Amino acid sequence: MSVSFQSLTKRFGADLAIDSLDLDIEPESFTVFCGPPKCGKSVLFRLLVGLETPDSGSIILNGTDITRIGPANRQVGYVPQSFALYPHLTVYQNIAYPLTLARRPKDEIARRVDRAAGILSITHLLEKTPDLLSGGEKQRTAVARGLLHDASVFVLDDPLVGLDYKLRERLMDELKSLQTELKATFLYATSDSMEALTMAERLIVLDKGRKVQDGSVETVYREPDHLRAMELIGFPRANLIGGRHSSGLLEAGPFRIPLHRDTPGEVVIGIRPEAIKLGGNQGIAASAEVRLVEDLGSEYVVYLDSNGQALTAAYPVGDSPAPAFQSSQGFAVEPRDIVIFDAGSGARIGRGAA
Ligand SMILES: Nc1ncnc2c1ncn2[C@@H]1O[C@H](COP(=O)(O)OP(=O)(O)OP(=O)(O)O)[C@@H](O)[C@H]1O
Repeated sequence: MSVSFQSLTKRFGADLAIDSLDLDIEPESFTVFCGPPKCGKSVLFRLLVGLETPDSGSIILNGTDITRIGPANRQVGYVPQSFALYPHLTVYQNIAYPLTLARRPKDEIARRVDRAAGILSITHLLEKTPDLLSGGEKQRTAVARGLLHDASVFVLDDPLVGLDYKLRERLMDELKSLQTELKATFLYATSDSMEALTMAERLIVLDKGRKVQDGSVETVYREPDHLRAMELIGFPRANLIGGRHSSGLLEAGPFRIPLHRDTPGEVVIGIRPEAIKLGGNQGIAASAEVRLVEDLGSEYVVYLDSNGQALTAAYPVGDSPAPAFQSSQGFAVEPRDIVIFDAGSGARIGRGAA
């Protein structure tokens, strides 16, 4: 099923939670939404599920306007960010709930609950009540329940937040396979860069209720259109440094960048950790003290202090040995690897060089 949001707007008092959002989502696709806290992810999902009513605009599901249809008749599967399990029901009954409501045959319910419980590794908990579960087990029960709706559109609001890394990694794979198998349309919100990069076929970056970038993971990573896209996507996180541009010179932290631009103003520059070349001399050069070196197995992450400005550099293990703690290091950044954003709007202005 396709999903379209047309000029969708939702206010809470004077706050614009969703601001004139236009978006068309293809059937059977996996779209990831990410953004800083309070960017509007949960409100957007609640609007789609029918738990909030928009102030204006429409929501179209497979060509049908569902904006005024109640949640029970929308057939959108939902894993909410904060979930509540029915305390008097077992894990089995909690997971089965949407299918029991839909009066599905008992053997079908049993088959589908077993499958969902297997994916989420909670088969051994099926007869327990929620008071006997850990927080992570409750969360996995809620995810299983959300996936058991009779629906072709599923909305998952940060479903893996807080789970341990190994489990998250496995569940990311399982959710992707399930989406392909169900031939369903998945809308998935996450605040985690790794999840966004791993799972998204299409990545939508939201900021203050607006869509500030929409594209493939590759595009959002390489060509961030907005400060938020650069800030949120990528690990280790990009270096973001506030600065000012006037009279053809941009000054930000240790960087002085000649810039042919007429309008002076406040800017933020973004530099990916891998663009800081330790020992390099191509481009804009400076020096820094090494504060910490982390060996992540495949890469070194080096935390630097350049004249009071904290910087993170990263490079593959094997390229050159890790620098010594507290040593002084020269480094360089190619101007084209410096992305410049307007500090007020967050919009991209350009790069340090064409
Ligand atoms: N019921 C409500 N009443 C008033 N304001 C609300 C309500 N629900 C959401 N908001 C506001 O709408 C904005 C968007 O909230 P939303 O919950 O969608 O953020 P989010 O992107 O999901 O953030 P997080 O990742 O922190 O959950 C926030 O400013 C929030 O305070």
